[in-house]
Amino acid sequence: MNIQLALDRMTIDEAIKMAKQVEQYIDWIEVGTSLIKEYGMESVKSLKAAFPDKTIVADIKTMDNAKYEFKLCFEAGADVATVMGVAPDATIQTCMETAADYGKHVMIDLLNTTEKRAETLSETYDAILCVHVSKDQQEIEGQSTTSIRIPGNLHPESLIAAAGGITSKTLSELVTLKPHVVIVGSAITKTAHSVESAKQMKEIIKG
Ligand SMILES: O=C(CO)[C@H](O)[C@H](O)COP(=O)(O)O
Repeated sequence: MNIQLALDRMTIDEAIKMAKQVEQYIDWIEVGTSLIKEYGMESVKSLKAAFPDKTIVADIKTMDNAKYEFKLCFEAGADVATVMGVAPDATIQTCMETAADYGKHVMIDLLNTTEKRAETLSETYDAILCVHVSKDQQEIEGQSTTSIRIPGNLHPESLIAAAGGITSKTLSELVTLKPHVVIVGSAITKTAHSVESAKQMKEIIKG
């Protein structure tokens, strides 16, 4: 199981500083959608330059224009880039092909997909599938990590990621579902105790 540190709503320098502090407790680094929107591919390039040995995930959340957006991510140094599961099949297929051209990987964000769509995606694509409770669902609808459910109908060999307001309290329950990646942002980056929080999470996933 891997911890993916999600870096959002901060500057590139703050993101690098944060990741350096908790580097030993995390496995993958996510250049969050907010960083990509605010700073563009410079954010991906800078994080890869600062952490050449970490898996860098560009959370670009592609919906269209797949080849262009995925090329940008991989040429900037991303190892994984994200596409929305609700995107057209042509878009997801193009993401898969572009990733294959670069020897890189795709994460499909299942936000707002139906169980049927998630099942089809898991059967069709060799990608990481991310079950996700969004920021707005957390903040406006009051949903939390406990709403994270891995649909039982996914292909048994699919690699699963889970994201959305994960805390050390809810992580203990989540690890029993054995995801390949747990994506943690605010519980590490928006607390005064980032190092302790990351260390505790690493201990939880080690069991
Ligand atoms: O994709 C995201 C937002 O769309 C975040 O990466 C994800 O939600 C993790 O961050 P947090 O733990 O703060 O919810």
